[in-house]
Amino acid sequence: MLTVKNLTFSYNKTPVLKDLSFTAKQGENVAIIGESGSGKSTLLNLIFGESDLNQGQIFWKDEQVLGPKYNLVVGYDFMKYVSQEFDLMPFITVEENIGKHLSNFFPEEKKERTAELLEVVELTELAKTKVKTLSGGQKQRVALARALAKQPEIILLDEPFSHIDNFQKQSLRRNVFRYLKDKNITCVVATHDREDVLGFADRMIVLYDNKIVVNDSPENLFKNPEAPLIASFFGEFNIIGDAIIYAHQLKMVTNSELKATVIHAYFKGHYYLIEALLDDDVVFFESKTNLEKNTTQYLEIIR
Ligand SMILES: Nc1ncnc2c1ncn2[C@@H]1O[C@H](COP(=O)(O)OP(=O)(O)OP(=O)(O)O)[C@@H](O)[C@H]1O
Repeated sequence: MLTVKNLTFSYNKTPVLKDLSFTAKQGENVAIIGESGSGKSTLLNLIFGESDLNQGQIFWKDEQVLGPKYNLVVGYDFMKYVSQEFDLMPFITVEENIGKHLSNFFPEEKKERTAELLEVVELTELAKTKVKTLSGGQKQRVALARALAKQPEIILLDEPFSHIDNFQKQSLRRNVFRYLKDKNITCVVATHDREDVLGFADRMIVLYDNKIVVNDSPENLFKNPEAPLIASFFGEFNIIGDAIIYAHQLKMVTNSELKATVIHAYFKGHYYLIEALLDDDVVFFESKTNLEKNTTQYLEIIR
């Protein structure tokens, strides 16, 4: 289990994280979300032991994770970190990068393991290609596979699919998160992308104003978002009265007290997102069909 206890950290005198405490069990997938600059990457760096805490402690099981002040070599065998900088070896091939830290005493095992990981990150066809010639997304996949090569007990992922095109992102994400679950590897993933969270994360930690504001399952947070910051992660929403109402919770009906005037319809694939004026406020709702500007629609809140 990962235990973060009262972690506090500043860059020079600027506080970034204040008194954070949470745990992640073996095999659990914990997503860290928050606005840009809220400290997600900083938190992963600290868990990895790249910087010294101002206060607090981090443990993996019984072992305390210590920063450079106490630890000459950053990092531990049980933990891997895929940061935004992939730090690959450009002049050797994809498979050589992935197998870099695997023992040459067991060549068959090394070969099998590398082949398995090439499949997880869907790079089998580029196994013999030199890394320097790869695209950003391909490099990101090599970095993921390399981090998994020695099967860590815990992996830290910073925006792990940010460079990967949508075409491959869905299957890659399923492969990687399924692999981590199958191998019971704890995963702490910092992300802006709700698709990295929904269906994969066991818990979602939201950072705001240097602190953890919530730590709960994505399902609970989706059903009861509590704050606009949380609702915005899941999709378009409105504040009606004091309540947070997602766009999909506003249903068009033949008559109601909520009378809205259409401003714009955005094509979203299987539906249109409608922007409308309700009294003097802009609201968003969903419609199966395109709606004309300035037409009137009656709305009902469904929960
Ligand atoms: N090396 C550094 N020195 C000084 N300040 C830093 C350093 N790295 C980050 N910061 C600051 O710390 C704060 C948190 O940055 P961090 O990169 O952890 O946020 P983030 O949530 O990961 O952002 P993003 O989602 O944009 O990646 C920001 O205000 C940033 O400017």
